[in-house]
Amino acid sequence: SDTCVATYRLYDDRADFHKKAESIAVGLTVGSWTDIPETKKASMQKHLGRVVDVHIHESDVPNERYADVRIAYPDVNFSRDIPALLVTVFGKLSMDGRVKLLDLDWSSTFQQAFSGPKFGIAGIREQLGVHNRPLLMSIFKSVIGHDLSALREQFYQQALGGVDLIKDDEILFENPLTPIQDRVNVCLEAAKQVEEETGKKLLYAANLTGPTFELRDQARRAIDAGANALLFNVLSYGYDALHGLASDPDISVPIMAHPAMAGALYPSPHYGISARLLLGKLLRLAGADFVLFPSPYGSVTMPLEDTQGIREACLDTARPMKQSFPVPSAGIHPGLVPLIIRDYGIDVVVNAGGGVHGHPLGAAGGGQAFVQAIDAVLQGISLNDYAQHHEALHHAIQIWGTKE
Ligand SMILES: CCCC(=O)/C(O)=C/OP(=O)(O)O
Ligand SMILES: [Mg+2]
Repeated sequence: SDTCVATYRLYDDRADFHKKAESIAVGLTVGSWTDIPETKKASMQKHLGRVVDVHIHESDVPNERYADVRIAYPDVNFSRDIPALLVTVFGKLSMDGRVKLLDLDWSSTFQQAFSGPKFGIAGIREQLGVHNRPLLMSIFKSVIGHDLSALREQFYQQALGGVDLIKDDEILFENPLTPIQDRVNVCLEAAKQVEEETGKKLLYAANLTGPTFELRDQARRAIDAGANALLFNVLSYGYDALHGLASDPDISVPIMAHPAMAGALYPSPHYGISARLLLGKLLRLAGADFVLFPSPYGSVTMPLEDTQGIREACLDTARPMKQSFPVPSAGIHPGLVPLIIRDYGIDVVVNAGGGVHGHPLGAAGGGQAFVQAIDAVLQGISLNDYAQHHEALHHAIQIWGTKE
């Protein structure tokens, strides 16, 4: 019968890992096999968790040993939604000592309940008319306390720089000065103005916030005002909130998943959930068109190996759903573009706030510097050489240097 196979890493200096695995498989499914009357055992069999395998390792930390354990949970035990899946495989267990959930391999039956990203990489590229290069996104900085005209001007300057997307910072919530429908209205007016001047299309990801049970109406309000993308702080709401938005036919715009709060879950080797599963597989399953995560070389960093796990999960063609755009973020400046393209290829969004607004020629200059850096890398020209004849990039390198 269909199952979801969970991979855990269990740490224990003395435990019998085989016994521990067995107790998890039974404890998180039928409770306790020995207490079940013989007459009931046959009917309970289909609910019984099963240990698939146990691989024991000596850790490179002295006197620490761990085991990678795979356990199969029958689909019949949980409903076709992410909360049920997570509580089944890592509800109580997440609080039971040093155990980290590394991966979930759910059944195709379970997968059928999810349509994944509505647009995906191909759909977003189609919308923007941008192919064969990374996308470029800038972030409002700062964003709190500004009125509509200030946000409009900041948006306009970012758009002049040639970015493909502009996003709210994730800390912008509903407020009397710039309610989402008004913010969308003025920013898309500015976008139209820039498109008339430069021919450049762009998406504006307005931050969808407010009480969970009002999100759908809030999203529709933003879309009625012209929103063509939404930013969403998924982990503070939950995967199912994202799934509800992404699977709603009336919410007909790409959704960008911000990783806010993820640092409470993925960094520890001994606890939590792997970055690949937390920010890659589960966000794509829930319907994120874009997945933001800390890059390995910015201001807030994530190990390259973890970011590559997220990227693989976003792009995995074995999964029957559209791909999510990986968006390595935080502390990104034009000098890092060679590393980003080296590590993530061109199906990536180069995303920057300070690296755009901190440019001596302003946000427009910052955007231009990134456009020039991307052009240089795709032409195989070093940034320093390209900067000889490209002023915006020259200024960026003067301030932030390059890593090639
Ligand atoms: C990982 C998320 C990064 C983020 O939210 C953000 O605002 C980055 O801004 P900069 O570091 O590029 O200024
Ligand atoms: Mg931010």
